Amino acid sequence: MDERVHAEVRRIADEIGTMEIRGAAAIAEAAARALRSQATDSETTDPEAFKSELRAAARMLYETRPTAVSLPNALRYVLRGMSSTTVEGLRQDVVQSADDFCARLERAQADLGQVGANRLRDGDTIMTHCHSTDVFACVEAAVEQGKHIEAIVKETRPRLQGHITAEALHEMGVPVTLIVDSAARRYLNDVDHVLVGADAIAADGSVINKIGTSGLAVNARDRGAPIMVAAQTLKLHPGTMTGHTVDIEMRDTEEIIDDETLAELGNPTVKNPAFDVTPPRYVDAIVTERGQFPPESIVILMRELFGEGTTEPWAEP
Ligand SMILES: O=P(O)(O)OC[C@H]1O[C@H](OP(=O)(O)O)[C@H](O)[C@@H]1O
Repeated sequence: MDERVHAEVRRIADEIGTMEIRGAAAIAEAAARALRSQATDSETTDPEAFKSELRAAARMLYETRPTAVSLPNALRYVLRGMSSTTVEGLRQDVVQSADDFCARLERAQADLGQVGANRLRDGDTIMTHCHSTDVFACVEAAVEQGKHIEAIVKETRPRLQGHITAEALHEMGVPVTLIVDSAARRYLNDVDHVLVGADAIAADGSVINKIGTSGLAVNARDRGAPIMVAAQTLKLHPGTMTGHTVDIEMRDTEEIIDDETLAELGNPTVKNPAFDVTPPRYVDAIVTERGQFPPESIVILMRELFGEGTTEPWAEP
């Protein structure tokens, strides 16, 4: 363990790893705040040592979960703000960029919500998977526009984030029907939009989201229900512009089955991928705070935002 890393950063890294803090946007915000704590509480008087501490903290956060690109995008945003030559100046830089980042995130989600809401009509029923705050922003804005929206919510095995979604939509005044994941196809005939979030969007318009999204999208296409992905630009994966692929996180099999039951079954191999990839041909629209895009043209927005690529400022020079 790197002793230079602040206890608060270690706590947040731990909570991201165990998914007490989860959801791509929430992870990014927590990581930015963690770097802020590292900066405000640093006791070093040497600017180079200060920067090195921040990089070490960022690396620890970066290594918690591999798929949601919002995490490295957040770390990059905050670390790139360090331009001063004194420790006090650097501290202010980090505080300022972490605060900017969190404010931008909140604004982006609100703006994205307006765009997504415009796609929803009064009386529409959506089907959703997992728990996404970007999806909530769209539904909430539609409800605020006076539209009546109903939702079919997939429970989302193995961690049942569908329960969080059901409760939050209910609190918004949206009538909810909760179904097991395998019942999705049966109810797609009653659905006007499939509306899901994203952990990463690749340059070719592929959507990386909670495991089960790609099957839902294929079934929705077959049933003629449009598939809308709510993803603020924080979810765009700059590395995919230069040929990198997105790592799919494999989680502990205990999320699916306990050891005792596993032994009773003769110890079969168990796989627990947290995410899957939905090819762009199954996606109708990616809704961002910069407007809605057909998946094939998202790369244009990525080039505008990231140029031709990015570096990893948490790596030691
Ligand atoms: O940023 P927001 O829209 O809140 O969430 C986006 C995505 O993050 C979640 O991942 P996990 O539950 O952390 O594995 C889900 O896959 C969800 O669709």
